[in-house]
Order: sequence, then structure tokens, then C-alpha cells
Amino acid sequence: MIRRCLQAVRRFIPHYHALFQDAVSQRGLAESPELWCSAHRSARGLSKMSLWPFSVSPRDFSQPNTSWNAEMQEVYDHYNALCEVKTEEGEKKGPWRKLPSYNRSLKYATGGVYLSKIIQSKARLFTRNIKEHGATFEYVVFMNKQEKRCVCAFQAGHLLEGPPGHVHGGAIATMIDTVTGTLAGYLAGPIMTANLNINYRSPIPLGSVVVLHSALDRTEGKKIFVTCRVTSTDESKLHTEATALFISVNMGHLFGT
Ligand SMILES: CCCCCCCC(=O)SCCNC(=O)CCNC(=O)[C@H](O)C(C)(C)COP(=O)(O)OP(=O)(O)OC[C@H]1O[C@@H](n2cnc3c(N)ncnc32)[C@H](O)[C@@H]1OP(=O)(O)O
Repeated sequence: MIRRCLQAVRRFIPHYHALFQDAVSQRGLAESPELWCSAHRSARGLSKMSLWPFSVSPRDFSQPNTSWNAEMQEVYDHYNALCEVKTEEGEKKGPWRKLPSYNRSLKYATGGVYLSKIIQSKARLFTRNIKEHGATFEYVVFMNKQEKRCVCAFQAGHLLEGPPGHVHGGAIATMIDTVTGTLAGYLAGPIMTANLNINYRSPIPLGSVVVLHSALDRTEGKKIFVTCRVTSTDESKLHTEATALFISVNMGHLFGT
């Protein structure tokens, strides 16, 4: 039984691999969870057909959980409501879209076949590597493709302390890189951060909720310029401002081929 199963898997591997390679070359998958996810989805259909043994449903880390405070939930509810607008013909898609967030996009993009040989099996996305809810980065990104911008509700956990009682500047930079990078990747495919310029205007208290507003500034050939503002949820207080430059890359740049 086990041998038969392994034979089926081996027969299937080239097909699966080719499918993923196609997805990579056609759509250009970088660190955009959106794109990785769609490759995973297209591959998953096939995996079901052939009883692919390594296919699992990834956990979406940006779903509400018990660590979220009321303010975090409020921002989530606000943008989530904009994902579907009510019309006379019934509900249809709104201008916003909630992006899923996984702790290891590469694994789920490939079914753990091809890239797991290159990336160590224990690798995890920096912002999603603590299992305890609410301890570090609690965040959810909503994308508005039409307006080429996104927002992120971020609740900063107690393990992100920098100055006493406040969030570490590196943790803020991490969130800015993540959100601006998600926007750039969503709009342009595979990218890498070339430059991140940050002005810290006012400290962010630990445990508080802030919103990152990120927008495409312009593109120039391979260069994607993105802005980011970190504010209180009512936008009355500016915490941080940043500009970021991303460069479009191909997969060979990441894997040295
Ligand atoms: C799910 C979460 C998403 C999170 C997204 C997070 C993304 C990341 O954090 S990536 C990790 C951090 N970044 C890195 O490690 C990148 C390391 N650097 C590199 O790999 C390369 O230098 C890279 C890709 C940035 C640029 O590649 P390179 O081959 O040098 O590009 P190149 O073709 O020479 O330059 C393209 C243009 O960009 C410009 N450019 C390149 N780097 C920079 C820079 N640092 N500053 C300003 N301009 C730059 C060049 O001058 C050139 O401009 P022009 O076309 O006008 O002449």
C-alpha cells in the first residue's frame, strides 16, 4: 500500500513541479502572499486528483483571535465590511480585499516539494513565527487594487518592546517593510526591498493598535516607489512616516540560478 502510494507520488512529481514552474514564470511569484497563494490553489486542485500526500490547508494568521482588543477588531470589521458591497442585485465584491497571511508562504506555494530542498524546512516568516496569539505581530492587510494602496491594522504585542512600554523601532520597520512589500509585490510580482527610509515621529505604546497606510507612489522601469504612514486608528496621531523602494526581480535572483 505504502509502496503504491510512493509510486503514485513519484509519477506525479514532474507534473506538479512543471505546474509550479509555469506559475512562477508566468505570474512571477515573489514574497507576495497573494501570488504564492494562487499558485498553491492552482496546484491544490491537481493534488486532490492524485491524492497528493503533502498538501495541507494553510492556517491564515490574519483571522481575528482572542488576543485582539476591541480597537483591532473594530478596524478589521470596518475594512472587512468594505470587501463586500450590497447592491440591489445582492452582494458583490467591494473595492477592498482581505489578504490571507501564512507563516511560510514558500511551503504552501509548492506543496513542500521543490523549494523545500532549497529553503530549510524550519524556515518561517519573521512576522509569523511565534505561536502565542498576541505576543508579537498581530496584523491584517486589506488591499485596494484599484487605488493601488493598502491598509494594515497592527496590534503590537508585549515581546516587541524597545523603549520601556513602547514598540521597538526595528519591529516598526519590519511592519513597514512587510506592508509596503506586500503592496509592491501585489502590484508588480516578485520584488525585493532596495531602500527603506523611516522617520519615527512619535512612539507607539506596546499593546496598542495602529494603522499602516501604504500607497504606490510611482514606478520607473524595475523600480517601485511606495509610501507608508503609521497612524493611530482615528488617524489623529502620526507615529511614523516612510518611503520604500522595491526592485522587480526574477526567481533566479532569489535562488542564485
Ligand atoms: C509577505 C511579506 C512581504 C515582505 C516583503 C519584504 C521584502 C524584503 O524584506 S526583501 C529583503 C531585504 N532586501 C534585500 O535583501 C535586497 C538585497 N539587494 C538586492 O538583492 C539587490 O541589490 C536589489 C534586488 C535590491 C537590486 O538589484 P540590482 O541587480 O542591484 O538592481 P539593478 O538592476 O542594478 O538596479 C535597478 C535600479 O534600481 C536602482 N537601485 C538598486 N538598489 C538601489 C538602492 N539601494 N537605492 C536606490 N536605488 C537602487 C539602481 O540604481 C537602478 O536604477 P536605474 O534603473 O535608474 O539605473
